[in-house]
Amino acid sequence: MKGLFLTLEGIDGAGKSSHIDALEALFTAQGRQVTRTREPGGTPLAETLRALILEQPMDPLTESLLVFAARRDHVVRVIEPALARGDVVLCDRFTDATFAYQGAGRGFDPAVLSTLEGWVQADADAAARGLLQPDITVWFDLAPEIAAERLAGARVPDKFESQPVEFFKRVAAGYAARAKDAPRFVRIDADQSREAVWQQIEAALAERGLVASQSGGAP
Ligand SMILES: Nc1ncnc2c1ncn2[C@@H]1O[C@H](COP(=O)(O)OP(=O)(O)O)[C@@H](O)[C@H]1O
Ligand SMILES: Cc1cn([C@H]2C[C@H](O)[C@@H](COP(=O)(O)OP(=O)(O)O)O2)c(=O)[nH]c1=O
Repeated sequence: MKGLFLTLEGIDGAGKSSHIDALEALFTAQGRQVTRTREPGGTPLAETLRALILEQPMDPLTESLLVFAARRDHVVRVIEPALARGDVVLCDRFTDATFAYQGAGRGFDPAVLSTLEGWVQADADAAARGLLQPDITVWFDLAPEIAAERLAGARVPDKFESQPVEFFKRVAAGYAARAKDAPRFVRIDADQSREAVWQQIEAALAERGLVASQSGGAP
């Protein structure tokens, strides 16, 4: 069976993590092997880099280089082998987050990010197959003010989560701009109950023939 690369995106507090268990269960119930992973992270080296990225202040080029270094290790060691086995790869964030956070949020040059993307997501067959990209990106769209309310008191904020709401407005605009150009994006209106958010996700996957309809329960 052909592998499926599914990514989850959105600003912090939009509700991604709350739906990963249910997504895994949904694909498992269809008989699929699921590799569940996240960025930055997903390998021992990339998790080490994650801690630096989320805890240390650094300039945006350093941050972008570390994010893409972590991504390269993750792509080579985890994502590509899982897709080659035919797994569903459920990845909490990928390169869209870099364009949204480092690009739109921190104002870093998107042309440099595109160059890094070209290096990191290419393999020996890239000329024939193109760059590795998600097959589908579930984008949780939520107003930054509401996301901040949901996060308040929910967990200790990391370097990004403690940014002001203006930062997240730029990040949200960055996601919206990327979604506009990419049919792989599925926009989820995240300003709804968990049940209603889950129904949107399930309907979008069923519409694309990725799962049978009405097959899973709400998280
Ligand atoms: N639909 C929802 N309505 C209200 N609160 C939600 C909803 N979805 C998630 N939450 C809560 O909002 C907070 C952030 O959700 P989370 O899934 O951790 O977001 P993310 O992974 O996108 O940062 C958590 O406390 C979670 O319980
Ligand atoms: C993948 C990626 C994440 N990030 C940021 C977004 C998030 O604030 C943070 C970690 O994401 P996430 O795993 O969603 O955080 P949490 O575990 O707290 O839910 O890293 C970037 O800035 N650039 C990137 O390329």
